[in-house]
Amino acid sequence: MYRLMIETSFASAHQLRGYKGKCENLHGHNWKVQVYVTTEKLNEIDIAIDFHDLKKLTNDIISQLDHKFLNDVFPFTERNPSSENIARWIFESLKKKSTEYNITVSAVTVWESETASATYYEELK
Ligand SMILES: Nc1nc2c(c(=O)[nH]1)N=C([C@H](O)[C@H](O)COP(=O)(O)OP(=O)(O)OP(=O)(O)O)CN2
Ligand SMILES: [Zn+2]
Repeated sequence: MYRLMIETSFASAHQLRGYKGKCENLHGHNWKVQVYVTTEKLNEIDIAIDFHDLKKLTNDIISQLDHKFLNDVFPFTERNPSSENIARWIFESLKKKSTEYNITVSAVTVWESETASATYYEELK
């Protein structure tokens, strides 16, 4: 198996509804996003997916979050814009957008600071 990773970032504001502490207040992060994909087979030029294509797919998704107040962006109007939920939303969006490629989205990690991250992945059946 091959596993590839690309990294990108976005900046946005959020507030965690119901959080008992300062994170309930409006504040911002420079979020770092790492996307992991796997494949068993390489294509005719021996790559799984062009890193440029994977970055573009990811950036098209996170452009919906960049420089936004996340609590106003669906589905974070209904679910808290925690690192966990942001990672899951990017994972699920990327899974839908990458069907034409011979890859499996295996995990998305979202860093909200240098020392704190959340990863969403699905167990393989
Ligand atoms: N499991 C999660 N815990 C927390 C999340 C989250 O998304 N998932 N989010 C937050 C807040 O977004 C908050 O902004 C985090 O800020 P804070 O804890 O203050 O971060 P610091 O870097 O300032 O924390 P230090 O502990 O001082 O490093 C909170 N928790
Ligand atoms: Zn925060």
